[in-house]
Amino acid sequence: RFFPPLFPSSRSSFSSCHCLDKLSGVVEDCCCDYTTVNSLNREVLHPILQRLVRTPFFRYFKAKLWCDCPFWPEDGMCRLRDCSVCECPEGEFPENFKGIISPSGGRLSSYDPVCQEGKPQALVDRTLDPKAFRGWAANRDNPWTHDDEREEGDVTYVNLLLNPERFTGYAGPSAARIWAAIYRDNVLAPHDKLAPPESRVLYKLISGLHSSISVHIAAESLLDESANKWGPNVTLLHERVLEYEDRVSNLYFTFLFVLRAVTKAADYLIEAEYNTGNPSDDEQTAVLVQHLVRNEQLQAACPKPFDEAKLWQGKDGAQLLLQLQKQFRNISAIMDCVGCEKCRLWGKLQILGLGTALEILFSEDSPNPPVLQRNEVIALVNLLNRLSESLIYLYDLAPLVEEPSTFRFGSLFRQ
Ligand SMILES: Cc1cc2nc3c(=O)[nH]c(=O)nc-3n(C[C@H](O)[C@H](O)[C@H](O)COP(=O)(O)OP(=O)(O)OC[C@H]3O[C@@H](n4cnc5c(N)ncnc54)[C@H](O)[C@@H]3O)c2cc1C
Repeated sequence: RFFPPLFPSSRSSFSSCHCLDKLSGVVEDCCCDYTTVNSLNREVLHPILQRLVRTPFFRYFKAKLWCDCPFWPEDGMCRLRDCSVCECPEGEFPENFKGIISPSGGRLSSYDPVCQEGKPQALVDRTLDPKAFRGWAANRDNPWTHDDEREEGDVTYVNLLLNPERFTGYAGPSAARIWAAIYRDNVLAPHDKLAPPESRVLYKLISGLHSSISVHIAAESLLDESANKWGPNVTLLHERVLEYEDRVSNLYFTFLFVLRAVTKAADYLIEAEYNTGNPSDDEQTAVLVQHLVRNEQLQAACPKPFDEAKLWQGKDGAQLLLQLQKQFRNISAIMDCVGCEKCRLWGKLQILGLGTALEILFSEDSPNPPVLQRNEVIALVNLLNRLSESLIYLYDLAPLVEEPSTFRFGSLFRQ
């Protein structure tokens, strides 16, 4: 069954500078302006995040990748090579990631991006993980997520560096059905004037994540399949993201929301152990985390990227919280219906990252600092990196989009 397009987004008008004016102010519902976000991201946050996600601790993500859709029979729409992931050689993991030390000692020594199956972009190691790190919460429920990764059977460790989020060819009715189910059944329409602000936040987070996924598809697209030529597809970027002012601003919103969650959890993240069995790597990880969450430039320019204290003022707050948690758990479960393994991997990671941010910022009963699971922290930081990358791609690729009239997309981001 094919679902028709969702509610229309507001297209920016090329002949007017109205959207430029809007996007040059403070990001809607946030506390920082576009100019500050752009420069902070490029000069400070992006370089730290890029290093952080390459560390042994942050480059492995635990997920169940088989397709077991609880809502409808998945029709396996993705048959392209680039949809799938392949397995890593045994022994790639640090000993602390698993219960049994591998013959090689389990160290992440020299990093060899050569896949067993000759697919460097898609390595997966299926080693199980019966142990949690010391000091990290295990088997704790996050009310925002449908977390099946705690059941250890069929759990896969994925080297994220070898499985970049990019074009996979996943499209058509299967992909449309996922997005339609997410928006139609699980988030309120953005133009619903009666919607509480907390519901609008949920919509914006999903829309911002959707923009980020589209930006990554556009930034690394398969331009010529026969020649296996990859590169940016600026037309796709324009048609899916740049043309829509709200999709761009929702991306900024999502970035600031997740950034606020990361900095709010600063004490916890600084105290946590980043133990992979290689002291120098682990020390570097801890230093980078400290640089990220206690960053002086960030604190000076944008001390509170998002102000969650302004929310939850209505009298039905407790009921609304339960409703939004249920909706988000549903979205999390829908990720099992994504008919493309690599898209499912990044979908699961990023929804877990958003669920973690929501728990940090919205769950009143959450202890302060919150108690997080290792996989949640890995998802949170990798999500922030994806969003940060998307802002960079937008800024860099927008000038390449042909000018439809007098409007220059590049100027949106060059402030
Ligand atoms: C979880 C998930 C992960 C995916 N990961 C990948 C991937 O890694 N690589 C890949 O190639 N494909 C991926 N896909 C598929 C990709 O997102 C698109 O569905 C596909 O490329 C087809 O795009 P489309 O132009 O039909 O519009 P879609 O992106 O499918 O959008 C569907 C509808 O949603 C609305 N919409 C679009 N963007 C927004 C927004 N930002 N905010 C609000 N509404 C919006 C529009 O009405 C649009 O018609 C993924 C899909 C899902 C569900």
